[in-house]
Amino acid sequence: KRPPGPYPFPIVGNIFQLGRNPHHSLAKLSKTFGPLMSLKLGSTYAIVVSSSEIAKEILQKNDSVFSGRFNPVAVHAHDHHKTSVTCLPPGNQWKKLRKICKEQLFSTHRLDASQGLREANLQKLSEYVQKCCDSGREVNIGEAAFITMLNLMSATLFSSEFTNFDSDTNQEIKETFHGVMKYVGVPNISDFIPIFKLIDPQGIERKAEFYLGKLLSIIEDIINQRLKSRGASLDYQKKNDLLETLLDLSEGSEYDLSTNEIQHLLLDLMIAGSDTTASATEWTMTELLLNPEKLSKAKHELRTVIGQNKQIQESDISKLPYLEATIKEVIRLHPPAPLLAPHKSEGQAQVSGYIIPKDTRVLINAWAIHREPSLWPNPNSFEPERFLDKNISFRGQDFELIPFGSGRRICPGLPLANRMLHALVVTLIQNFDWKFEVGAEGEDAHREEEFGLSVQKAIPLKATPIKL
Ligand code: HEM
Repeated sequence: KRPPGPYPFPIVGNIFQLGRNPHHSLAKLSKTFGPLMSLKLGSTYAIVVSSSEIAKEILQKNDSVFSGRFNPVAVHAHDHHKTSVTCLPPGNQWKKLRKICKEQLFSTHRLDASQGLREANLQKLSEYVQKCCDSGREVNIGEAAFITMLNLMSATLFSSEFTNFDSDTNQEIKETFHGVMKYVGVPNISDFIPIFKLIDPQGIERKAEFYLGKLLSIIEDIINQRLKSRGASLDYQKKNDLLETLLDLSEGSEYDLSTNEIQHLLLDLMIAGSDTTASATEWTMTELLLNPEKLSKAKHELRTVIGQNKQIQESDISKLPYLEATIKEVIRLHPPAPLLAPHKSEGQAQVSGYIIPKDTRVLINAWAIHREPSLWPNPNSFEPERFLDKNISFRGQDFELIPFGSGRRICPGLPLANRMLHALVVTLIQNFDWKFEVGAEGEDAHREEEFGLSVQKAIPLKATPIKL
């Protein structure tokens, strides 16, 4: 007995019912077919989960069965899927990489040590906004957040800066990243009907090969340079970044980590971390600019707790409950990965009275769960206050709020994402007011989404900073 679902068309199944924003279309379909729904996506069988109870059954009770991955063909480029922590099945190699992420890369101690590397990049963002403010220039907030995120990530990983604001010199890096995001995230007919893999009709596999190859070679150069510096002198001064940690681990530790694994892990972290966090920043600024009274409350809290012109320390975040509530509310409404990343059942399981066979693609519709009226009164309105008297976190224990997933596959970068996201938003609001006009398109147009590797705003957010 399988869960109910819409009738599948021959060959394509329900592919065309996914629409431009699959999280919206699937939420609508689940109103008819229920919170556990069957779909046929080309030749693969899929289930869609749209309630917090069933998400808990899958990600907690049956965590080990459902912790497989359904990988798009695009990540087969350069055999990335054979080494990537994001793509590997939940075997020993994946467990080793997860353990390294948890214990070595994203521990509180390690992130505290690399905090200074991130502070310098936030200062650059502040200077850029100041320059725009002095000349009355508009800021493309999504673009500025993306550049800063690339730099926060490259600082944390390699102590280097990938790109900067006003020059075109590093345009190539930005284009390479956008290329990877686009071709790994875009719907590919070969993912649903495998016979198409042979001809790659959309050219996605060829493009993914090109862009992933470029990024891998940039990372390879950085690793080689570091290995050279480490070998060059006995009094080599170790850096506080994650690459240094990984290279230390590769030299005779319990982890048995190869340079190839380091290269693909760094690629994964850059891809998984930059776009998601930048998109969350742009959505936060959008909601704050559309809701000026909430922006005033957040600024008032910052003035009172931190003061003006004083750079925030990451340890200050927990002293800013209104800002924390604001960010929770933003990623409730706009989870950057609304369907998480596709899971796969590694064996047969029983869920909510239905039999789910091995090799089923599992889509968890976090977006639908986050807007479920029985869990969230006025689900579509932006109300950070709803979190002030509730002890709900997004760390995977509360299934009504799962923007980072839950269980074994929960986002390992959550502690870093949390720090960077809060610090970025503070940098943008602490010392500036913003002039923003909704325009003829109206408020709702500013909340329109575009599905991809992470959900972007359909209309980029542009506003002019004004000195306080
Ligand atoms: C606001 C920012 C972010 C959001 C919303 C987010 C969300 C997610 C989600 C939903 C997943 C899939 C969970 C699942 O399969 O159930 C994921 C996986 C992952 N994330 Fe994040 N993420 C963010 C930032 C980051 C950062 C900063 C990093 C690293 C620096 C990172 C690294 C990863 C990796 C490596 C995986 C794959 C884990 C695995 O498959 O075992 N993420 N993230």
